[in-house]
Amino acid sequence: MTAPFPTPVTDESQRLLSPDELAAALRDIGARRYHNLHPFHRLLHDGKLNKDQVRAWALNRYYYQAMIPIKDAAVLARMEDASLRRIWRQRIVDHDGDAPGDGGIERWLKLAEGVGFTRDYVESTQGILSATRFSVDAYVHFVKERSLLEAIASSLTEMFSPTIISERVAGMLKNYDFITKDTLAYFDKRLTQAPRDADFALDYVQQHATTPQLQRQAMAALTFKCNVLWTQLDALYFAYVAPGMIPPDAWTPGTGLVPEAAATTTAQAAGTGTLGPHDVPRLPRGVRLRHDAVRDQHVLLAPERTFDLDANAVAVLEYVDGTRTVRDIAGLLAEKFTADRAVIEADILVMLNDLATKRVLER
Ligand SMILES: O=C(O)c1cc(C(=O)O)c2c(n1)C(=O)C(=O)c1cc(C(=O)O)[nH]c1-2
Repeated sequence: MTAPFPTPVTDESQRLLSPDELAAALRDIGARRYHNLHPFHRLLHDGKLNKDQVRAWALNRYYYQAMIPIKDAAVLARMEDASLRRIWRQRIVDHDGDAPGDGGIERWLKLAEGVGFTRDYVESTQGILSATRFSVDAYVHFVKERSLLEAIASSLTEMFSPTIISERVAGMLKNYDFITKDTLAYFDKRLTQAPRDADFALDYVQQHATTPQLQRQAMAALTFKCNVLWTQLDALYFAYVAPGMIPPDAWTPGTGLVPEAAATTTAQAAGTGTLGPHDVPRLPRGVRLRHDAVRDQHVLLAPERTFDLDANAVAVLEYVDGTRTVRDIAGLLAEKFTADRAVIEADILVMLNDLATKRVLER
């Protein structure tokens, strides 16, 4: 099989790197490709997603969590050395627990329940995006088919996860009123498990990637894994942020939820659910666009609250008249600024949904 990513054949890539240089090269891959850089994660952590978009993330990510121990069992099955297996098996215990009700998968189910899903719906995996399934399954296949060195190297994304986890937990707690510390308890343990696992894997890769070719294989494996994570977020963004094209059998807001959560979603659907390109946004009763002459600043004036608006938001809101769809507005802005309508549409959907989350816009 050919390498998934062509590696440039230059003199530099033929050279055997020292263990420290190899570690630096691996870190550099993460610095350029790790999923903390993905726009979906930026929106998630900055509080820019609405509840349904956060739900879509929790639901899809469950599939990743559920498959990790299967992936690790596949890696374990390839290890001929009992001392290696003894260490690796801890990963399976971390996710599966030692008893029912324990372990990482269970904690992820708590997270999904915390945002309103029924456990059965999440465990059924029926609403998961096909692209999520394809990416995660590709990871499992990769560790079965490639060398043990590549399988272990592909787990090295965990070197970068503690930073994103801290950022995510702090951001989500601060920005979403429906997220509690308990809901995010999954991540507490990962903060110690991930560095422990990553240290072991890095040490293994440094010791076993003993030729330039093996070192390149390890780097390609990590690149592949970054792409496994990245494509999952691409799929979420496309389906649930912009253009908001949910594939036929994937989860749609309002389904798979416990009755109380479904009831609030239905109530919100009339007002502030996820806005898509064909929705007609409008300002709710009592919310007005005003120019504050003293500060020379446009604001949205809502009962007991005001929101400062930047020039882009003002340009969009001037077209929000309760008759135009998001797509109409994007078309007008595209003409006005001679820009690509699809790009504008994607941007304004994020902005409008942010305002909807703050309840100063509805459809
Ligand atoms: O929250 C995250 O951003 C994140 C990233 C990663 C990762 O980088 O692969 C893992 C996890 N979480 C995680 O929770 C987890 O159990 C895990 C296992 C693995 C792996 O490749 O074996 N990665 C990750």
